This record gives sequence, structure tokens and C-alpha cells, in this order.
Amino acid sequence: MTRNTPSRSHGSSGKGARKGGAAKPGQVARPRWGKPSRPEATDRDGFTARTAPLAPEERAPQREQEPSRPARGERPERAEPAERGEAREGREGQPKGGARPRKQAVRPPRALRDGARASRAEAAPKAARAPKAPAVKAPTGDPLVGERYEVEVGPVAHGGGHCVARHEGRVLFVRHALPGEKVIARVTEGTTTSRFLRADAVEVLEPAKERIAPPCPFSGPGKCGGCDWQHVTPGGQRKLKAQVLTEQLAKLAGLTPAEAGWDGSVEPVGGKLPAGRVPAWRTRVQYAVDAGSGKVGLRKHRSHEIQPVDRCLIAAEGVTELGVESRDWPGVVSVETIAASGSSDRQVVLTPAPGAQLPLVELDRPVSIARVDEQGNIHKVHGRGFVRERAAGRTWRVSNGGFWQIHPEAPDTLVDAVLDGLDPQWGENALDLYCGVGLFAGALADRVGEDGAVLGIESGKQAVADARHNLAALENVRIECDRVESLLPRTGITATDLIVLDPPRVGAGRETVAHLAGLGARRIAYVACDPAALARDLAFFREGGYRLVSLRAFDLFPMTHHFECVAILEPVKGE
Ligand SMILES: C[S@@+](CC[C@H](N)C(=O)[O-])C[C@H]1O[C@@H](n2cnc3c(N)ncnc32)[C@H](O)[C@@H]1O
Repeated sequence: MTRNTPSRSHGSSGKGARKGGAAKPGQVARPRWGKPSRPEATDRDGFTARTAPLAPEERAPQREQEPSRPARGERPERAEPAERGEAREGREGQPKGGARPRKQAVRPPRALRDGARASRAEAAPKAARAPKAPAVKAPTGDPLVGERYEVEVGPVAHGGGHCVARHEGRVLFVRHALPGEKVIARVTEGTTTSRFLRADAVEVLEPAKERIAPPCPFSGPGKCGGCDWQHVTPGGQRKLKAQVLTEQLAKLAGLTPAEAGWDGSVEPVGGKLPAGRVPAWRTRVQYAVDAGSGKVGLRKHRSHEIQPVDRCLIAAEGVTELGVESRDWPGVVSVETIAASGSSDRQVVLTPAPGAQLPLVELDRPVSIARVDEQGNIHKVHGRGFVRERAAGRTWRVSNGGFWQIHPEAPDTLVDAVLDGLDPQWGENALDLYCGVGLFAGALADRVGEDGAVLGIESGKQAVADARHNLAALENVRIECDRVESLLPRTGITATDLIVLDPPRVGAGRETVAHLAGLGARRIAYVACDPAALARDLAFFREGGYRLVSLRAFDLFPMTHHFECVAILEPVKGE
């Protein structure tokens, strides 16, 4: 059985160590957020645990909008009416008797205006399993698609692997280019009345020094949309990501790298590879299937068209060795392939075409099979309904393609960065928000020990079931199933020592940040996959009296424009 065994050197605050649950006279009853009998799932929104996006993707804008804009303002949904305080969690979530004195009431949020909230659409899984045609808005103006312009390429833009260029006063977002290059850009989207155009660099007249020949034959204008930076050296890719983060921090949080406590680098993850070798890091690949040929491929950039691939270079060996790419998949819309790290578990999640029978699946390695029904629910067909991942000293059950970091080194890298930044102490209370299958909750629970307590909140029912299973041996962890923004105000929790939040791409938003800032945590770790949402939320945290003390960025999605950040915040002194 896993026990909490934090080293006592982690700053015992004078509380006696003790084994077992019952408080002895004079000792503090722990945990203050005790493990209740398993509560019923509280998700009222009909969320099911389904696959989180395999890689964060640029969202197709609702309307033409500069890609560097944060998610704010694009949310179609408004905040739901506040729920009243009679929710079951309210009482259970309060400190138990005998706990050290805590604040009794949540500080009222500062005067924060309406902000972005995670919408159902964002929390729900990507539509990639059963793609729907996007709503088409009739364009105005004369089409410019196919026009070729010679342009000088300017800085990299946030999202989508674009650089900014101008032609006759109009902004172009150009893919397959690099800052400082002179290229021929061929327009891929836009008309004479568009505020900006999208384009691909189809000829490079003056290359940048970071340019290389793309190792992947499926990369390039009009081809696979999975990688953005195949044409860039690994160091060059990290510099581009650092430029994006620098720009977003300045624009949305008003911070320089120095003010953010960031050394300005995006840290490489994984060992150095020989020149020209592409890191095979992607342990999950969602292939689309061409309806005519039954061959798998990957979607083109901002398109439902499929680029057939017979080998994805960034796919982990465990994915490639299954042989998904060399088979035909009649009657199937998508084939999601998962290769666990730290175990030999392999799972394939198939989405059949409406009304089609699943084909007989034979692959090159033993594999579990699941299928997605027309409501998006996942059912086990053969083998296990989960894979076992290994990270942070534990084995993690992740069911049916539920969220798990894709890079095999991501979980340990992020847990280490979070623990370094928070420096959890024995006996502290911690929140793990958007906790997935419990990764950070488990790591925090070990550090705060049995005198402390960790509450995880996650909206996916299956992820919650997995988290409860994964952390069942930890008496000091409790996992609740609901949306953070609706449950947090109902927990009755008025204060905490530490918070980890790892929201989806859209970020936490103004209201959630305001609520968190009111809990008076000693430190907060914000794990973010979108630098714009992070920078926006950092500004909200500043309004709530928190300042950024350190920021690290990790290249956990090589060859793409994505990366992951860990920001550590502390209350501004005197607040
Ligand atoms: C980026 S993942 C992080 C998961 C976990 N921290 C990890 O590292 O494995 C975000 C998680 O938040 C969940 N989620 C999305 N929107 C949510 C919301 N509004 N409230 C609670 N959880 C949410 C998703 O289901 C997903 O598991």
C-alpha cells in the first residue's frame, strides 16, 4: 500500500508526525479535507470522460480574428447563473473540527468584471472523432486564394505556426516561413475585404539560418497539419516558442521575461538526438481515415482533408510498431492509437462511420480495442479499457483515451517543476484543479503527508474514476467530479496553502482566478499549454493580489508550435 512518506526535512511546521488516521489528544485532526465515503459524481452537465485533444490545436476562430488573440471574447457561452449554496459538497468540504484555525469566509472577489469561462464546448472533447462540417459564413470580397506575393517575413505569431508578413498594407499570417526570410507566399484563405490573409511560403528566396530541409515528407504547404516547425532546427524551434511567450507576456500581462522570473528559454526535454533525427515523442496519435481508400492519414492545416501518411516521424515507437499506418480501416472514421510509457500497454480507440460495423482488427502487437459510439461514449471491445502509465513514482490508470500528457517525459517534467516551485510542506492543504487522473494530486499528497490534505477537481467522470482508483491508497486525497468554476464556490473551502491549476487550453478565466486569489494560498502553480491564456490569467491574478515569481517553459511538443509552461505565483506582500 502506498503511504505518505514525505521527508521530514520538508519543513515540518512543528506538527508531530503520526501514523494512522485518528487524532491523538493535542494533535490536529487530519486531513482537514478528509476523505469522505465516495461521493456520487456531481457532474450535472452530462460530461463524459473522453479523449482530450491529442495535441492542443489552434481553434478555428468564430470570426476572422488575429490568431494571437487569447481565447477571451471568443466564448459563445456566457457564465451560468450562480448556483445556490445548498450543494452537498458545501459541508463536506469544510475543515473538520480540531483543524488549525482557518479563515471562515472566502474573501469577496475583487472588483473583477465578467471574463472568460471555460465553456462546455472547450471542456468537451474535440470533434475529431466524428468531424462535423464547420459553419460556413459566406465570404465577402473577391477571393485571393492562390495569389502569390513576395514578402519579407516578420515575427512569429501566437498559435498555428505562422509568421507575420505584410503585402500592400494587408497582414498575412504565413506558415512554413521563418522570421527574416524573403519568401513567395501563396494565399490559402482570404478575400479582398479580409482583415488579414493566411498563406503558405511556397518558395524561399532568402532562407533564415535556422531553416533545414523538413525531415518528414508529409510536411509542407498543403500537406499534413500536425507539425508546424519541421523546417526549423530544434534550437530554432525553441527560440520561436520563446518569442511567442515573450510577446504574449508583454501584450497581455505587461511583463518582461525578467519581471516574470523567466530566463527567456524554452527548455529542451529528452536527450539530444543526432542532427537530422526527429524526436519520436508522440505516445498518442489520432489518425483520420480516408473514406474512399480506408487508409489512415493526418488532417491538413485548418482542413478536414486528410494527408495520407505511411509513417509519422514524431509518433513514438510504441505507436509505430502497431502497424496502424500500413493497414486499411474500412468503415472507420478515426483510429486513435495510444502507447503507454512505462508499460507495454497499447490501446486503439476506433470511431466507426455512422451505421458501419467495426472491422476485424489485427495489429502487429497485442493491443486493447475500444470503440466510440454515436453519442461519443467509449466502449471496450477487446482487452483492457485503459492503459497503465508510469510517472512520478506511481502507476496511473488512464481509461479509454482520457487525458494524459503525450510526451513521455512530460508528466515527470511538469511534476518536478510544480513541486520545485511550490515547495509543499508537511501538513499543508492543497488544491489540484483540472486534475485529470490525479497526477499532481498524488505528487502533492506525498509531500503534504497525512497531516495535510489534497482536493482534486475534474469534470470528466471517467478521469475522476481513474483518479480515485489511482490514489485510493492515499488517505489524504479526495477527488470531486464537477467543473472547477461551478464547484469551487460550493465547496465551502475558504482558504488553502497551495494550488495547482492545469486548465485546458482556454485557461481558467477571470472568475475562477478571482476565486482562487481569494483563497490566500501561499503559492500557486499554473500549468499552461497556451501562452496567451496564461498571460491573460496572470494579469487577472495580479488584480487579485498575486505576482509571478518564476516561470519555466518546456518544449514538450517538438516540431509543433506548442509548448508547456509552469508559472509560480505568490501573494504580493502586504495584500
Ligand atoms: C490539461 S488537462 C490536465 C490534467 C492533469 N492535470 C494532468 O496533468 O494529467 C485538463 C483537464 O481538465 C479537465 N477539465 C476541462 N475543463 C474543466 C472544467 N471546467 N472543470 C474541471 N475540469 C475540467 C479535462 O477533462 C482534463 O482532464
